[in-house]
Amino acid sequence: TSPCDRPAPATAGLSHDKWEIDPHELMLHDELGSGQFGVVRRGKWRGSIDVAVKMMKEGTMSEDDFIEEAKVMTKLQHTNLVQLYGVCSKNRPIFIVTEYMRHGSLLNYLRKHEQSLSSNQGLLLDMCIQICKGMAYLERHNYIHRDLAARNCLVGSENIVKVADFGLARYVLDDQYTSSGGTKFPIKWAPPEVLNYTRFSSKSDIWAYGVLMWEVFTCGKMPYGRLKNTEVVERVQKGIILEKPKGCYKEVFDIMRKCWSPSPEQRPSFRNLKDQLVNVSQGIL
Ligand SMILES: CN1CCN(C(=O)c2ccc(Nc3nc(-c4cccc(NC(=O)c5ccc(C(C)(C)C)cc5)c4)cn4ccnc34)cc2)CC1
Repeated sequence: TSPCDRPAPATAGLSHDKWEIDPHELMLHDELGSGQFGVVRRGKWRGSIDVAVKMMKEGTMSEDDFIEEAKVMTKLQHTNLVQLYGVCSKNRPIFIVTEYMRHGSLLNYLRKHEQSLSSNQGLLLDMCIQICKGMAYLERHNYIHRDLAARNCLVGSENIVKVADFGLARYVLDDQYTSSGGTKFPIKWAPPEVLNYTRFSSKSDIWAYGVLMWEVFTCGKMPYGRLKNTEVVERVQKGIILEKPKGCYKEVFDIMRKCWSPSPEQRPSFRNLKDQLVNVSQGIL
């Protein structure tokens, strides 16, 4: 057959790289809030796709390293991961464009709906199972989150919950956030091996996931209350763990406790954690 009657290759016409988004195809709307990196705004991509756009304040992240990593992140696709659509990296500030989640962070959602959620253990467990599925996908791809917490999960329509900002922590330049002695380091979600050696792994994500479960079943309480970071480090090193949230089923708390085993090897994987959570969910509800 002659070349003209063969279908054009799928990449034809996509001259720029897939993960690069043309800012002219973005319409920016109201501000959603500001995080570690600067302002986040709601927007529309190509006229119809709802997006969230992080506008990265200069000097807050190692941009070239992140842009390189974005190529990998856009390939991570799962119903319980906030999808990275791409980046606008040709001018400053760079934009990080993701799918839009209309109900905001899980932490704020839990606190706002405490009344109705606290009596719905089934829904709380379902939220945990959804997050576990997203994390099991990352685990399967040897991808470590490094800052898993309810504040870094997002809520969409029909009680869909997704994990956001996976891997982004690696590109933060503020050493108050990156070093375990820093004031912004997420001490309360860190296991002993991270506190002592900053040794991150999927098993340190499992520890953080246990704390996230505690956040869910307390409808957004601060772990260890108002204890100072130094006091929390002391407790964690001594093996003192968080108390069972009021009204939380013993079977659920037993799973949280497994996530807080002092040695990483004794902690479950997200893969088998999901099976345990689904069994509990079918058993008690
Ligand atoms: C009825 N309610 C009214 C109030 N409300 C909102 O205003 C609201 C609605 C939707 C929101 N959605 C999103 N909000 C955000 C958002 C908003 C503010 C800050 C941030 N977070 C960040 O910028 C951020 C998070 C983590 C990190 C590290 C690297 C430390 C892990 C760095 C930066 C995200 C991102 N999104 C990605 C997809 N969807 C959203 C956020 C807020 C929620 C609904």
